[in-house]
Parts: sequence; structure tokens; C-alpha cells
Amino acid sequence: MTDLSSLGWGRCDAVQSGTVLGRVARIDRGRLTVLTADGERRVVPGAALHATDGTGPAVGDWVTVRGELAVELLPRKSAFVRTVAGRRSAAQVVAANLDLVLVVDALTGEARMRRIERYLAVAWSSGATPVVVLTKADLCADVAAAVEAVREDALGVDVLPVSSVTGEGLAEVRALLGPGRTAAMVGPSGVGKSSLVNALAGRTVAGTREIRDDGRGRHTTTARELHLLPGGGLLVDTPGMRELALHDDADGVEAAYADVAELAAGCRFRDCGHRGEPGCAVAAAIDDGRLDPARFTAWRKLQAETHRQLLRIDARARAEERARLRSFHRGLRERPNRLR
Ligand SMILES: Nc1nc2c(ncn2[C@@H]2O[C@H](COP(=O)(O)OP(=O)(O)OP(=O)(O)O)[C@@H](O)[C@H]2O)c(=O)[nH]1
Ligand SMILES: [Zn+2]
Repeated sequence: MTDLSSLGWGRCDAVQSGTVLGRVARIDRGRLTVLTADGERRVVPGAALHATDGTGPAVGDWVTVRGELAVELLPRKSAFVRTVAGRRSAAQVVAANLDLVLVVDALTGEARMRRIERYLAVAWSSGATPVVVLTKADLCADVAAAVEAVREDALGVDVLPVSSVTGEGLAEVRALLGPGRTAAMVGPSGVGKSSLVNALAGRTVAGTREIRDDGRGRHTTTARELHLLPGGGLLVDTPGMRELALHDDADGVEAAYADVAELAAGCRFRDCGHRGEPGCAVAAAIDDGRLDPARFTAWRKLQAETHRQLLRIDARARAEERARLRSFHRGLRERPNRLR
């Protein structure tokens, strides 16, 4: 029998008799693998298993289970949400009930900052605490300088260099993941997320790009999974994301660019567009080198993106309302006596 707090449980919601609490560790082919006090169970999601925001169960969610059925999804305390590309731009919960979001990027290659900022914006709106983890330190000639550059922009966020090959920095990441603490790793494909889970777990729990020892050949992460680490932490490995579109993340953008937002608050005009208006504090900061113009441009771009998303969500809601009214009126025409 496991203590539920070791699975990250820290609440006192009453559970109906006959049901048990479980935490979703894996979802595959419509079935959930949940961790309960009595071990792992495979269950099917019941008809009512969706969150108040309409999304389905996600890894990290708490559910109540009766027999082989997950009957209820408990409210989330935090969630990392991404927008699925496509016309409907639906929200997808990557992982739920997180204490930390590890934004993972590699110290190889250049120009990682704009990408990190985008992940940080979504991480800030998740409700969990973001941390930046920079992998492949063994392949970087000047780790200190690279880390410093990221620290300057990732305001209020810890930035930790690690190497899954030499083990450098792993202790610092482990220290963040105390017993019952849940973290999810997010970041682009190939930055070494699976290698990092394996290094932290001390054994192969996640597939990496190498040939796996079970001989199943090349493999990159295809499913999310909640792993229990030896030190008692819980870590969600997520497949690399080709693109991370913003959703309802305006607050997250403001948090990730708190310095720019603060400058903008000092402009003479409240609705300053920072396009050469007199008394623009943003332009002044760019002029005297306090603000990197690329960071300013990135802020604008992410702001515009969240704004477009909101308009799209709005437009969709209006279209759905129109369609509902149309079908109601059609119903009246076809069966005019219905209201009598
Ligand atoms: N030198 C070095 N190579 C690393 C390190 N971490 C990962 N790699 C290599 O980078 C490649 C990608 O690593 P993965 O762990 O599969 O990356 P991932 O982020 O999980 O990728 P996806 O599963 O596609 O999301 C592999 O060839 C790893 O061996 C590291 O710390 N140092
Ligand atoms: Zn301005």
C-alpha cells in the first residue's frame, strides 16, 4: 500500500465510498493506466470523464476509479496546455497537477532564447513554477556564458545546465524533485528530454533515439508518461513538440517578459504602440541598450499571437451560437406546432 502523498496527493477532497483515487500515468489507445495506493490499474474512462474546461483526461490528472472504470476527473491545480495546430486550434492538456515545468533546451546550436521564451510564456500560465534546464553541457565550450545569457532573459527563473552523459548538474535537478513533487519536461524534439529522465531515474524508463536494449530499434518518445523517480519525485516525459502555439496565454507572456511589460507601463501614452510615439519608454530602452530589440520583437509577436487566438476562440463561439439558432428556427419551421 502506497501513501497517496508519494503520488503527489496533497488535498482532502472526499471520495465516494466504493471508489479509489488514482493518478493518470499513461494514456494509450483510449485506456488509462492509473497509479493508486494499491498499485497500477488499467481502466477505461467513463462517459463523464472530462474537466470543467471540456478537455479530456491528461497525464498527471487525479481520477476516481470504480472497478475498471474511471468515473470522475478531479479539478486540476495546474496544467501545461498547448494548442494543437489546425483550424480548430483546440487546447490540449500536456500534463496536469504540476509543481514544476522544466523547459528543456540544449546547449548545442545557437539562438535558443526565443524558443525558450515561448515555452516560458506557456509555462507561466500553467500555474506551476517554470525552471529552464539546458542539456548537453558536455558538448558546449563555454557553459557559464551560455547559461548567463539565458539567465538574463529568463527573469525570475532558475537556469540549470546538465549533461546526461557526464552527470553534471543532475544533483541540482534532483534537488528540485523532492518526494511527491511533480514536474513535466517540455521542449522541442531531440534536446535530450528522454535521456534526462533516464539519467534521473538511473535506468532506462524512456525511449531515446538510440537503439533500445530490447532490440526494438530506433525510437523517439511518442507518448507522455509519468515516471516515479528513485528520490520520490514524479516526472512527466513529453514527446518533442514541433511547434508550440500559444493559447490563452496573455498573462504568461506578460510574466515571461516582465521587464518589457514594466518598461511599457512607463510610456507617456497608456495605449502606446511603441512605434515611435513621443515619450515611449520601450524605444528609449532600446536606444540606450537596456533592451534587446530582438526580445522586444519577440514579445510583440507572442502578444499578437495570443490576441489572434482569443479572437479565433471568440469567433468560433459566435459561429456555434449562430448554428444553434439556425437549427432551432429550422425546427420551428418544420414543426410549427411545437411551441403550442
Ligand atoms: N552529448 C550529449 N548528448 C545527449 C545528451 N542528452 C541527450 N543526448 C543525445 O541527444 C539525442 C536526443 O536525445 P533524446 O533524449 O532522445 O531527446 P528527446 O528530447 O527525448 O527527443 P524526443 O523524444 O524526440 O522529444 C540522443 O542522440 C542523445 O544521446 C547529453 O547530455 N549530452
Ligand atoms: Zn511605448
